Amino acid sequence: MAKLIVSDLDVKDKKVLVRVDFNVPIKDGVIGDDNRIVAALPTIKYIIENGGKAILLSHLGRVKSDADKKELTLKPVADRLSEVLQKPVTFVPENEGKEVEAAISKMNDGDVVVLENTRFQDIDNSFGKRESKNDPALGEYWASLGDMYVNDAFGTAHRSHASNVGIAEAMKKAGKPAAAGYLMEKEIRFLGDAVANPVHPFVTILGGAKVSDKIDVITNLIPKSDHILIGGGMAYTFLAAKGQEIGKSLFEPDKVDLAKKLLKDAAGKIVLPVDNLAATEFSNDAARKVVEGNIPENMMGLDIGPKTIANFKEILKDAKTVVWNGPMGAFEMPNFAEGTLEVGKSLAELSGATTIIGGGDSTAAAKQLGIAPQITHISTGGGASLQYLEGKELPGIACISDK
Ligand SMILES: Nc1ncnc2c1ncn2[C@@H]1O[C@H](COP(=O)(O)OP(=O)(O)O)[C@@H](O)[C@H]1O
Ligand SMILES: O=C(OP(=O)(O)O)[C@H](O)COP(=O)(O)O
Repeated sequence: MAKLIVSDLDVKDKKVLVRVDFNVPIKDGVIGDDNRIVAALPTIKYIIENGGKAILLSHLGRVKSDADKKELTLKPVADRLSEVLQKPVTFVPENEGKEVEAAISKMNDGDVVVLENTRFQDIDNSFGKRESKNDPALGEYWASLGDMYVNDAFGTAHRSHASNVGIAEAMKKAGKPAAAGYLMEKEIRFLGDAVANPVHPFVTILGGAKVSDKIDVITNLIPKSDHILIGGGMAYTFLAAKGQEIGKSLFEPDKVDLAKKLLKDAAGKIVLPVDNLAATEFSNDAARKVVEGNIPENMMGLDIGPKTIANFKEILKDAKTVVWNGPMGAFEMPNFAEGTLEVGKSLAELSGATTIIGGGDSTAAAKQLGIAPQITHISTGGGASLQYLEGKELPGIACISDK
């Protein structure tokens, strides 16, 4: 059944709670890439240009303790939103309590408020991680702040958290609408079309650091893909599963058995690095060398090596559909960006192919490389786009009201 969309809502004079995914790369308060902020503008503009009040909720990073709060405040994000929106945005340094309620009660039609990082609710409390474990009382509290709810956080749609799913359930229980935003709607349309009847060869490229999150998707991508190229931090758990020494490389011991099973089930579809650029520490200036086979005990793989790059390029040159999530190395450091750069170039050079890049860091890499215009669709979701492409129903979409 069709889902309710923000454009179906009469937002005039209404307090509209909007879950966005403003989980952007950020270091020392400086935003590396504002793609996810810009991507949310159509929904925010629809609300404020039609006389509504937009109250924005988002997470940023993974909050474990109070010490993370300084680096993971949404204040710089609210400031950037104000710049791209070209109007004042009020930032509230809380997401629950009197200060929040007072700020909302002062809003005029057309105003925008950004509440503090929803994952600050994951610290120190009797429930445990209130946001990430979806404490129903928190979803109900946030729902009580508005008249209607819009979920535009596609990048978070594979999570079932209080600020996306809990709030939607509470809204519906209170007889209020929970709609999808324009970005959510666009992502579903593009990704759905791309894989409805994909042209083969279909190549999936996986990398990045969220290994335990993303390794599970491979099971369902095996039948769809002709080749699965694995680089970045994802590769080392597979290499370890094959019995290779991986030194200090990123490694998920809990996923070794799964990696072994995937290698067996994939019938040669999984292509792993044959060489790596290894370094003594996670630093651009660390001593580094290309290593074939075993990685020395005191080193970690931080990029794929030249032979692997050549292997991946050879496979990619005939691809007709490519889905890429996760950089091939720690590309933020120029000395370890080559693999990501070369794979990105291969995608940009393909003619007549459908190319999809997903994920915050992968998108940042594509923009940094200047290849974004040559890519068919840049998705704001990494894990979310992979799970959607796998054919899974995402909780952040399932919770939206039917029309
Ligand atoms: N070999 C590696 N070792 C450690 N970290 C890596 C490695 N390769 C890539 N990364 C890191 O992975 C991060 C991106 O991973 P991830 O969040 O899974 O991707 P995305 O945001 O595109 O979904 C980057 O910060 C990058 O530095
Ligand atoms: O950046 C995100 O996911 P992604 O890195 O898979 O694109 C989303 O904002 C979800 O963040 P999370 O993986 O900390 O739940």
